[in-house]
Parts: sequence; structure tokens; C-alpha cells
Amino acid sequence: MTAEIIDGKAFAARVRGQVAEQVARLKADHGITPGLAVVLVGEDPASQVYVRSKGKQTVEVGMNSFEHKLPADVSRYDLFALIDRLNADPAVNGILVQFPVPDHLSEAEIVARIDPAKDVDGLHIENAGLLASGQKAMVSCTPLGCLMMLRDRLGDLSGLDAVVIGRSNLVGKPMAQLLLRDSCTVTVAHSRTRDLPGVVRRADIVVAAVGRPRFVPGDWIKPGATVIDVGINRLPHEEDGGKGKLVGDVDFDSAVRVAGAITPVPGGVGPMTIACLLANTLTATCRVNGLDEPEGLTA
Ligand SMILES: Nc1nc(=O)c2c([nH]1)NC[C@@H]1CN(c3ccc(C(=O)N[C@@H](CCC(=O)O)C(=O)O)cc3)C=[N+]21
Repeated sequence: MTAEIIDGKAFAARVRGQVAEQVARLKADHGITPGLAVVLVGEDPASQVYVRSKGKQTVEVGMNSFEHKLPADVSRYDLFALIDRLNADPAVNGILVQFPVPDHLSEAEIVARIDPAKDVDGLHIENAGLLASGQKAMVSCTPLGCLMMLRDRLGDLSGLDAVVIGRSNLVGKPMAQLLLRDSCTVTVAHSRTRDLPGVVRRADIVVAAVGRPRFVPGDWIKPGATVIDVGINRLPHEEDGGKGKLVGDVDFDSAVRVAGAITPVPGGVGPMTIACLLANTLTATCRVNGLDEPEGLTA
């Protein structure tokens, strides 16, 4: 058996199309153009690539894109002054501070400074708490994208065994909350989990978000399971003869022979993350204006 390969790129293009449609309607009916502000501190080349691609896609769906580049040694004071300005700016509906930030800045403090209603990363404690208590929240883009792909493939998720490998605030924890809300039986596994292979082998749904290249081999996968690979690991150049190949947290070549469906890296979860960032910006815009939630684009 060989798995269906879930085409995240095509899926993301569909999501962006839905976003663009609803942005056009917002403009026509209400004269509102959603705006997304992305803040980049320092000059990390990988981050620059993501930020550029986010800005381009934001404009493509008809939203305003505001890019703010700050020097790597920017003071906490100056960064917070910018966040305060963006919080107060009615043209800005979503704010994303690209992580990681330099060591002298605290990610927790930055997140706490962002208006929860504009927190399109879903990282603010208020949004984490709302999600955990089953209320309307801004939901982190990567788990939201994973949920969309799972629902698309499996329909009703209720009663399924789901394992999330990884317990980060950005991915693992919100992913577990979303799966629980869709009535899965959820296990959150991590580096201290005993018999991880045995735990993963029980799962109908495996979400791998550990950040270790090819960590999950095919023989941990239950035949027919749906495997969502969140990892984006760039292999050292010497291991692939030049380019720094991207691989996931799942060993794709062995897992694809066992799974029922699997997301590739690249071209799986990554493109969905950016599409969901745009979806979240649209959702935030609708909420702040007291309009109906965009259909099919929220958790
Ligand atoms: N506050 C914050 N929120 C984030 O969501 C956030 C962040 N900081 N910092 C960095 C990570 C990383 N991230 C990615 C998004 C899309 C792709 C993506 O589209 N990847 C392509 C491949 C791109 C390539 O070839 O390099 C793919 O998987 O097909 C990758 C990585 C969001 N992040």
C-alpha cells in the first residue's frame, strides 16, 4: 500500500482563494480592507525569506501588508513602542512578530504586549486560555492548517485516536486542544514519553512537531493512519551534497508505504501555515467589526 500524499500547496492555494473572495466582499460591502503587520527583528536569512513570502501573499489576497524591520540590537522599549502603535492602528488587524528574536528580547513579553484581538499567531495567554476552555479564540496558524487538512481527509474526527508529538505553545498544545474539541482521544507525547513507538502505533492520526529530522520511522505508523508532518528541518549541506535539503520530522520514504495519507515536506504543512495566517487576519477583521465569521476558515 502507498499513502495518498496530501498536497498542502494546492490546499493552501484553495484557502487563499477563499480568503481573497471574502476580502473582496468585505471591501465591496463594508469598505474594509484587512491589514497584516509583520515585524522582523534582525537579519536572519531564513526569517527574511518567510517574511517576504508572507508579505507577497498578503497583497495577493487583497489585504494591506505592513512590514517593519528593526535592527538586531533594537531595545525592548523601541520594540514595545512599535507594538503599541500597531495595537492602536485601526488599519492593522493582525500583528505577527517573527520568531526567533535575539536573546536580549523575551518572546513571552512580546506576545503579552500584542492586543489579543490582533494576535494572529494565537500565542497570547488570553487566546490560549480561550482555546483551552472551548471558546472563540485566535488559533495558531500551523495547528489550524493541520486541522483543516485532517477534516478534509477524514471528515468527522470524533472517536479517533490522535497522537501529537511535541508540546510547544505554538504547535503541540494548541493542536491537542483542537483535536480534543473535535472529539479525538488525544495523547500528547514528548521527549520523556515512555515507549513512544508503542504510543504512536495506536494512533489513527499522528501529528509530528518535534523539530528533529526524520525522527518518526514508518514502522511506528499504524497501517492506514493519517500522518501530518509539521517539521521543517534543513539538513546540513554535507548530508545532501549542496543545497541544504528540507526534511520533516517523519521519515517520509518509509512512512509513505504504511500510512493512509501523509503530508510531504516541503509542500505540506508549511504553505498551509501562511494561508492560515491570512485566514486569521480576515477572522480578526470580521470580529473587530462585528461581522459574521468567515465561513470554513476558522476552527
Ligand atoms: N511568530 C511566528 N509565527 C510563525 O508562524 C513562524 C515564526 N514566527 N517564525 C518562523 C516559523 C516558520 N514558519 C514557516 C511558515 C511557512 C513555511 C513554508 O511555507 N515552507 C515551505 C518551504 C519553504 C522553503 O523551501 O524554504 C514548505 O514547507 O513547503 C515554513 C516555515 C512560520 N513560523
